[in-house]
Amino acid sequence: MTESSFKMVMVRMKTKFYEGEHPSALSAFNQMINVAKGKQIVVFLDYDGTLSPIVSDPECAFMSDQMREAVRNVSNCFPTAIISGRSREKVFDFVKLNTLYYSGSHGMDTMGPALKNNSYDINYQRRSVDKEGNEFIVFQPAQDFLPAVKKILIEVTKRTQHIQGVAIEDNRFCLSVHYRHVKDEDYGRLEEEVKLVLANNPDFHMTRGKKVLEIRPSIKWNKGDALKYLLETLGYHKSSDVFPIYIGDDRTDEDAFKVIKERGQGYPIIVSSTPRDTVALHSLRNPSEVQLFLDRLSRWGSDNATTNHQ
Ligand SMILES: O=P(O)(O)OC[C@H]1O[C@H](O[C@H]2O[C@H](CO)[C@@H](O)[C@H](O)[C@H]2O)[C@H](O)[C@@H](O)[C@@H]1O
Repeated sequence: MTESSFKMVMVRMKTKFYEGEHPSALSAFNQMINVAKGKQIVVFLDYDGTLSPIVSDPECAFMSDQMREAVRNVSNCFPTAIISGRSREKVFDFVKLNTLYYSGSHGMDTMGPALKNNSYDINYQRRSVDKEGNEFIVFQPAQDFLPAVKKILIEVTKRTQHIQGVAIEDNRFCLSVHYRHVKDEDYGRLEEEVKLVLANNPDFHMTRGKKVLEIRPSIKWNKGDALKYLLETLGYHKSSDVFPIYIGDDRTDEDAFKVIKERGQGYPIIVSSTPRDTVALHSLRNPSEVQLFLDRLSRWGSDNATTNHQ
């Protein structure tokens, strides 16, 4: 056997094992939904790589009209939120639906229901009203870091401007340093520059995503915390009958998967076409499969009105 055919056999074996451990949420749909029957489903969605395919220009990560329709239909049946690494405003610009809750900056900027007396720090919450007059609460636990993020944006842009292909994205409470178009031989220099910026700003740390280095404030807050926050403000925090479904493709989504696993109820679903290290229980291969899953979920939701939300 040649080296390349051996590698192919290994990939196939790994894929088979992965699919055994993380069955397709499409094939397992009926079993999944049987477990959720009679419970309040709440849907959480990541954006990039989940609702839109990964593309080379982050500014062009548009979702299709069909996907928008699928998300709209799901949100008409169940409370639905998008939790993204992007800024909240940018995700809204892509999604353009008023029937959802939005959480940006990896959960550090959440616009959720206006529940009075939630257990979170009042100093980081403010009331907001949308164009239709609906009241929300915006929770920004990293608010104190905003001036420093702005300073770091200037510093990191200056330090990396001589490296061809770098694109810096301002995600409000965190920054994305994209290197998809950086030459392999320049990557080391880029990482070095980002690390130097962090050395000057010890209250921040770096995480890694898909061809992106992310600079984030070092507070104990991630997508999993945003999921908990939204469940509480939706009024489901203590309910044993709530059933969160979270669909995401990135490492940062693992924090939300863990929260669902710890709750012991709900489904963490990973979007990946290749085997991945994950705590998710089910898988979908790509955004097209996510759309099929959402379509089935909303069809089931509208046929089973007892679990629907107002
Ligand atoms: O939490 P997410 O909604 O998945 O956001 C994570 C990052 O997604 C975006 O970057 C990724 O998608 C881009 C468009 O497909 C792609 O060009 C890039 O290489 C990927 O890393 C977004 O631009 C980042 O700011 C988000 O943090």
